[in-house]
Amino acid sequence: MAASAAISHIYSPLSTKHSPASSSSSSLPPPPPPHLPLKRDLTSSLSRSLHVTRSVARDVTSPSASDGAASKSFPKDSLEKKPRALWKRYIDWLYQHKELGLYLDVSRVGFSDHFFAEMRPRFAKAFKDMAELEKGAIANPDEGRMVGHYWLRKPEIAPTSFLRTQIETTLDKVCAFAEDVVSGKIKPPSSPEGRFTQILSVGIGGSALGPQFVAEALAPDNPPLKIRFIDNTDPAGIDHQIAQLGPELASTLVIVISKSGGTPETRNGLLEVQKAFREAGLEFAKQGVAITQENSLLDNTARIEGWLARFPMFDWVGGRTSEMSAVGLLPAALQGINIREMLAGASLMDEATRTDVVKDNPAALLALCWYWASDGVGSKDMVILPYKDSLLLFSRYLQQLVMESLGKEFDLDGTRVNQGLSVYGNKGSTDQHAYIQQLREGVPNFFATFIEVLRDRPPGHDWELEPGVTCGDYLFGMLQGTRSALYANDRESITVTVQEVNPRSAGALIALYERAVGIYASLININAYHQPGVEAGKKAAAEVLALQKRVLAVLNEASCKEPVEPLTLEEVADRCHCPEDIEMIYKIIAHMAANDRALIAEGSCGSPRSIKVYLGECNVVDMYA
Ligand SMILES: O=P(O)(O)OC[C@H]1O[C@](O)(CO)[C@@H](O)[C@@H]1O
Repeated sequence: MAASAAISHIYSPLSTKHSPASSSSSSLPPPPPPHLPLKRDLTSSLSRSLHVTRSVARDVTSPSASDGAASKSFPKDSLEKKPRALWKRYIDWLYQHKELGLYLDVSRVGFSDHFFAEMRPRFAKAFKDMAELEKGAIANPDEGRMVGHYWLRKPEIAPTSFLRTQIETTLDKVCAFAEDVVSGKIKPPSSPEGRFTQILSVGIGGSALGPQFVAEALAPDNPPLKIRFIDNTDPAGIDHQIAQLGPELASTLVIVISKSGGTPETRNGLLEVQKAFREAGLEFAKQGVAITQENSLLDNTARIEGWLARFPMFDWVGGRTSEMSAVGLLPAALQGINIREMLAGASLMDEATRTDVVKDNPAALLALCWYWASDGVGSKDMVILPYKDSLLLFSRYLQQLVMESLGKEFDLDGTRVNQGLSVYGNKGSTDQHAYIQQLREGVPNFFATFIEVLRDRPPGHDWELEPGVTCGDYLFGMLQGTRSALYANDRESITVTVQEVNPRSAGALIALYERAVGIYASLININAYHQPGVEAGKKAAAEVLALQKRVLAVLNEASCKEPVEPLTLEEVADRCHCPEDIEMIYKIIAHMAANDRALIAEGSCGSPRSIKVYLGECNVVDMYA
């Protein structure tokens, strides 16, 4: 109880995230200038029928608008359907990274030579922006931050020797700690196994999605430590994770991950886990690890309470690009995943995506396709279809990387643009029996990205389930068939191919999409590295909880009377001095009633006007004082 109370003081529920190095994330952009709609010019010198998309009448705000250039329009021609011409387009545009064994096929996206030529100046600017970013420019101007995730896999390019040392030291510390935990040198104090067997990772968003993707993609069948995640403030979900651990809680390493160190969901997960430890008679501090910014609330808590270890998150690494920091590397190393290979794969991809020749740069090619397919305004969704079970979580990982980065109200000049690119997907061929029907024949509001893995299973394990055909051949056939069927119906697609799913290719895929997002953000002139929109929901949630405390105080007072005075919703709202919040008060009371924390004296939640409510016992409010 004491430990929980101590932390409750350090963290305040739904506190705005505290970032030790910057407090500027809430700074608002200047008011937008009047919006001048520019009807997209769909007249084309190429006069063939235009049937790929609905006609686009949205504005296309050019990323170069800031330097005075006019908005561009790119007429869409029919997709090429002749097999020989398509084969030529395939060969002409095929990108291959020999060392990584990675291919990118953009032939089934119908951009024209004219479009490609028109985009060149924008790409020149994007490459310059990315080069400056890598050199340490303040690429996140709203938060006054550098953006340095590329340095994590090549510390020698970090802009100062101090940063380089920080990266190298942290990596060494991660490797050494993981080795000591796996070997049993660092052990839990009271586990019969004598070593850690489980990881419970507590974190959300960028502090969970990368580790979840990597665990699903790369963890061996019998990892030295198995991993589970608490990535929400859903009590039932948390209970489920803790219940699944059972007595193994005694041999569980709890890694609490939060860059800001103040995210409410993560704090709640931590408090719930600490309660479970107390109830099991275990000492949490001996099994707790924090990954967070130095001097954050979480860091201070872990230091004061003497947790087993603390690892830094750097100010210049964003949550959604933190997989190659301690955030992703520590859990991966503990599962026996070769993290240096992950870094090597990412580094090779970084190298390949630095070139300013668009055709030779796979990230630029992706950005080119995204721009073409979605008219540079997010008019179509990106559907990610990995044909490999282990890549199931790639689309969820990309959802945050792409949507939190690109989904912005204002561009870098303060013009309202409401940009973004929606991402969803699951895996093939599973999706074929779910929503591919709509993709093939329904609303043409998407472009697909197939992720193909050439190696079906480890060598020596394959067999033919019918003459000449393996199980993997079916998967291959499903991918190729779906790609063809979609294209035949004018649905564009990109295909990324890797030899196999391993630490190197996973690192490369992450780096590929990180760079594509950076380049695309530059093409559309937005800051990809902040997330001002997330704050609005958090602020509103904090207000709801503050209102709940007032409701509890009012109900408590009435419930302490002799006899108890049940109140109508109107009475509660009046006594809270916020009659305009009656709907929210109703929802608060309905939620409390469903959890036996408020009693309905009269009526039912289905007819709000009839409700009279009181608390089962008075003084409850003291708990919330
Ligand atoms: O690592 P933290 O600071 O707990 O934040 C978790 C996530 O929350 C967000 O800030 C959004 O609220 C993401 O950008 C981030 O990855």
